[in-house]
Amino acid sequence: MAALHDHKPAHLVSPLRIALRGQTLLTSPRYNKGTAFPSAERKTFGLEGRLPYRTNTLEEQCERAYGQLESRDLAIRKNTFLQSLKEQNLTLYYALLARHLKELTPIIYTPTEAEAITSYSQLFRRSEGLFLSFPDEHIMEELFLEETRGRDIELIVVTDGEAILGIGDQGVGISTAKSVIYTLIGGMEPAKSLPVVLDVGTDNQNLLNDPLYVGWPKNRVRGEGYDRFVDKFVQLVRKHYPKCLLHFEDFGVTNARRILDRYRDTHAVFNDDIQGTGAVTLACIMSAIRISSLSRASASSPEKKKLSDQRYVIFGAGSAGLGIATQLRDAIISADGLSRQDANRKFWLIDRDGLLHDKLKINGLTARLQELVRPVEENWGEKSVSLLEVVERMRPTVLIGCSTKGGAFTKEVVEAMMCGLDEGAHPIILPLSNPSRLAEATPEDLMHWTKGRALIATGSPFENVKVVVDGKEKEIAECNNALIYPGLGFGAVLSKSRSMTDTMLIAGAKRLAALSPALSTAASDDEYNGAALLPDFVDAPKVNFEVAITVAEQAIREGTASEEWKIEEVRQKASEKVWIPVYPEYIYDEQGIRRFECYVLI
Ligand SMILES: NC(=O)C1=CN([C@@H]2O[C@H](COP(=O)(O)OP(=O)(O)OC[C@H]3O[C@@H](n4cnc5c(N)ncnc54)[C@H](O)[C@@H]3O)[C@@H](O)[C@H]2O)C=CC1
Ligand SMILES: CC(=O)C(=O)O
Ligand SMILES: [Mg+2]
Repeated sequence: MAALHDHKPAHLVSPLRIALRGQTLLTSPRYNKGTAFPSAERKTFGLEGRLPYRTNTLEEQCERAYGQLESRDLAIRKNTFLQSLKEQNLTLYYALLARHLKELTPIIYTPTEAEAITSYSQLFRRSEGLFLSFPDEHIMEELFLEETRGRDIELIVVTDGEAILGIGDQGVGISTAKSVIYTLIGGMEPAKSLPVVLDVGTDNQNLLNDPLYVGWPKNRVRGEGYDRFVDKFVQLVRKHYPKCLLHFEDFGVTNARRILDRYRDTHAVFNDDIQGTGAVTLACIMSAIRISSLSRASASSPEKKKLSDQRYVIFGAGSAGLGIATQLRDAIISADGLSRQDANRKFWLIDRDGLLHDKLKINGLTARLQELVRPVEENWGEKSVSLLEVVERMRPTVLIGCSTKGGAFTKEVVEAMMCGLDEGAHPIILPLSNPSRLAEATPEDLMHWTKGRALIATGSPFENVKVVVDGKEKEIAECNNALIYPGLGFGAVLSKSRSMTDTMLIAGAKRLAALSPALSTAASDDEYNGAALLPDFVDAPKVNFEVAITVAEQAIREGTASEEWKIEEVRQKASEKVWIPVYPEYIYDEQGIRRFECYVLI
């Protein structure tokens, strides 16, 4: 694996003191090396005779594990194989993933994770992380301390499972993939991060009817009881780990934004579906605008290079849709100097009941959504307005899907979008819903319908598309928050930032946009050469490392960081903190038997 930097990560600088021996050591995923235990350690830790004779390198172990993985035909079988490897040997698990990053990320993350989550109770073998169930509210602190005792927790990824990907309420059927991606791509030390499920029940009737369902089999707690439960958890984190980053994932649309707004001024909280998706989409659109401004059609109108020159139609006004709109709106205000009201006017948001417009009676609109509702002067009448009607009338330059409605961007919609654009212009189309089957359109169809002109990025990975018109292969970028949240989070953790500010998010998004291949390769051309709008996932660790540095520098600059480093020190500090999957040397800690941290198994 190529080194990211010149400095030795902190966990490899000196040998690790270990108090486990024999079978206990071999069954501890965190410390187990399997056949890679060298003979001296086998002797010291009572492993001779418990392992076959030959010592393997980590490289050899990866080769063997990859062979075993390849013998599984279906993606879901590969997923369960990797899950069981993780339960045996954490270093080998991460080393294997890192060596085959692009191939295996879709196995542990979207799209395959959706299948694994749906079958969570059927596939259940061993739990990971902390489950805080509603009936145990009175002992929440004890459970939390039991799980975290002796650990220096820097990151918590928490979910209540109400809106997992686009597959809805999955109760406790989570995957811990978001935490894995933090380590794999962001370099977070696994022992310092903790996945948490807040089990407040489920409204998924299939799960409630399933005797094998492993969560609390009651309808979701809502209202005051829910808020109290979440608050108790957040206050526990603040009390015991005041500098820990609290990452919220896949909360339902009625809770996600509310919770973020409630805590973001007092603690470092981050909602990935809102802010991570907003940041990656901003980066993607910055890159796409730059490309479209290079095209001949817009060469005579340089003003088209700005975010504020675009008309944005966002289909799906949930956590992601609103997060994208507010992130783009804030970037328009800061980059192009528009007022908040003028910037809000660049967006047309569409949900189940059609366009959000002033005359439509919509219950429970939050203030943030309210300001994005189209004003009465636009004369949409009293009725529900469809995506097609909005596209025909408003002639968007950017069309974004985060609706969970697979296939919603039909040929008719896309052709209507093309009709509204200047001759030769590049429509920017982002079907972001996950998993793949829920994408609002496939890249292949979009390329076909737009005669190869569309600038596309998707939420889940898709194959590149060869365009018949110009014979060029167009690379399809993955506009997934995983391309940026590990760097945003690592940057906040690195600088021990007291909050995750909008300016930190924008700084991270700009850094990501600057690293996009489409920009570096097209900068000198006058035509788009088909390069991807965002960096390839193969480069995700390098890219996120750069994002992390930018975010930490920004935190220091604006005074939210607790670390008092000079800006020039950040890169080296980041290099030292990155965790990489390599076995450290072990020495036996005879006294350690008394020290709790040596027992902690993750
Ligand atoms: N690419 C990425 O990085 C990300 C993608 N997503 C994807 O975006 C989708 C939405 O995620 P969230 O916003 O977190 O969920 P959400 O549940 O908060 O929002 C979904 C919204 O779509 C609306 N909707 C559902 N059916 C619709 C229809 N037929 N027409 C119009 N609107 C409809 C819902 O009313 C809701 O407001 C999911 O598929 C998710 O996987 C979410 C976060 C990040
Ligand atoms: C990527 C992600 O966070 C989602 O689909 O929910
Ligand atoms: Mg999510």
